[in-house]
Amino acid sequence: MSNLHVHRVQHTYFTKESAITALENIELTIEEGEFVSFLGPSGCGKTTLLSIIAGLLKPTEGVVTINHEDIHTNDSRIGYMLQQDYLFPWKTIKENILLGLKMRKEYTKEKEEIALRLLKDIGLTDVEDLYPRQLSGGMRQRVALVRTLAIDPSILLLDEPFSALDFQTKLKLEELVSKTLMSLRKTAVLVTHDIGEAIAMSTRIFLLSNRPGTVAKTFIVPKELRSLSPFDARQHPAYNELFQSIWKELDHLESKNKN
Ligand SMILES: Nc1ncnc2c1ncn2[C@@H]1O[C@H](COP(=O)(O)OP(=O)(O)OP(=O)(O)O)[C@@H](O)[C@H]1O
Repeated sequence: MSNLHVHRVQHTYFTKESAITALENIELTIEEGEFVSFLGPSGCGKTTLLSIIAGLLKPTEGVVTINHEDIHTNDSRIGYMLQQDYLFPWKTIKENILLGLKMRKEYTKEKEEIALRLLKDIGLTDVEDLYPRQLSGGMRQRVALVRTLAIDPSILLLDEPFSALDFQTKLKLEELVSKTLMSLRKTAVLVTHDIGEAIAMSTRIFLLSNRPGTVAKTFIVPKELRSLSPFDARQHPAYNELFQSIWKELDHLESKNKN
């Protein structure tokens, strides 16, 4: 069984004037096919942790492994999706989604067909020859998802990918993305400020403490919510119960931050 293991990770940013410890003693395991979220007060180190898992930042201490093998820079087992879509405006949608494969010299006709089929499955038809400026924000984020999935990573890291979208588009994309990742059996790690989004999309939620961030609490999302769409999950009593528990913990952490 393949899993992602974050072992005793600590990270300090050293600047000329100071040393800022962003993370301390992070220890967690994410099983294959799980969808987990990181929630926590502003500045608690969520993005730092995601960058370390992505192999973009080397932790001051500790290791991250997938299937007991250390991760490395540009690790093809990991895909990264950000708040901004970073599509190249001068390239067509098709060129954009095939770019990662070509840069990694992993392009094949078969992989192109899979990527184009994924584009259709995610509700984008007849867009291959268009340019990013011709699409809406929600459509561009779907293209960014397909570009990330085209390299067939086993783990997908999502750093607030829906935060720039309007509420309705966001709910629709939450549903599309979670359905797509579930059907492809991908493991996903989401960083978000939105408790509702974390509950509607995850199997487990890690709440990080104030900086230096460490895992303050882990919440398991009840099974009955997992089979529902993000919209329907929000109507379920179990959703409200979990929302309130997380809200209380977060409020407690944030009030400690101000004192
Ligand atoms: N390159 C850097 N150099 C110095 N300090 C940094 C750097 N990047 C982040 N930090 C600091 O590390 C801490 C954690 O930052 P990080 O962006 O990981 O938090 P976050 O939880 O993602 O924040 P937010 O919720 O506001 O997006 C913050 O105090 C931040 O100021």
